[in-house]
Amino acid sequence: MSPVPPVLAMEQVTQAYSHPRTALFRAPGTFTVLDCIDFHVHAGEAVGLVGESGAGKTTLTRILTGMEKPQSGRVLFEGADIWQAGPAERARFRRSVQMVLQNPRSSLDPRMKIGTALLEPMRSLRIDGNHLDRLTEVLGQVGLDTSALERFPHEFSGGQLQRIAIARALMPNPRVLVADEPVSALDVSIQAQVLNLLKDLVRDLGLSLVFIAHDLSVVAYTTHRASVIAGGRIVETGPPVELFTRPKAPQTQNLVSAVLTVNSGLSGNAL
Ligand SMILES: Nc1ncnc2c1ncn2[C@@H]1O[C@H](COP(=O)(O)OP(=O)(O)OP(=O)(O)O)[C@@H](O)[C@H]1O
Repeated sequence: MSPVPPVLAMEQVTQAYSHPRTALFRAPGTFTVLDCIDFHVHAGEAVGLVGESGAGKTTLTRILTGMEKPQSGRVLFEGADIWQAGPAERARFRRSVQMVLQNPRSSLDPRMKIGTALLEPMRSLRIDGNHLDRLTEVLGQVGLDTSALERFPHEFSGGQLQRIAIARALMPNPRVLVADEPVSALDVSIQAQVLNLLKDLVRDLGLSLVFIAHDLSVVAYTTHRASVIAGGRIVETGPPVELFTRPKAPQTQNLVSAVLTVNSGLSGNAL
């Protein structure tokens, strides 16, 4: 029997731009943002991708979710290349891989009631039917009730809005959630609630989670396995506890000391 392929993967992905977006006065030349990247997530697995600003995390996310085509390499959904897929397979990929973004205030339209916002993916993905039962189900999965449906985004706290953004991502019944810095815009006091919700969804629904962040501690808390990206390359992969306790690559060591510095700063303030 052949082994089950990862639900979502990239193989040998390279992406280069003519010059970095930030370099206003630099002469044009090729700038490699991702360099021969292999990355995958299995069904029911939570995988982290951690790296400093500019490491290539957003570019990798855009390619993994099919928003951007890589210059070379392949993106595979259930073992099939998404850029070679026919319309039906492509539609299944688009339904099955959903994103949660950093800032729920900017990802939800302030003029749109929550009920309408939650139905938006069903409309854009052309999933027909009466979705009332689904609305009740996903709100329950994120710990909210149906009274949210008639309200507007400004009536909710940041943590509740991120729950709503997660509910919206769950509406099409995806297999994979790709969460790009999902707690970095939230108060520290409510970050753990959203991290726990993501962990519960992986455990209870068998979802796969790709968790992208610059903070190794939140990735370690949420995932089974994590990769460190730096300068467009994966420099280390392993169980998060290993990365924390025995970081090998210098870039991983920097991420560990960044966490330690923040924590000692916080405890210093508390004294
Ligand atoms: N479309 C583009 N054209 C040119 N350069 C780009 C483009 N997209 C990204 N870059 C550059 O590629 C590098 C990696 O960017 P990317 O946004 O993927 O990193 P990141 O790890 O997500 O950083 P951050 O955490 O700050 O968002 C940066 O130097 C960025 O300026």
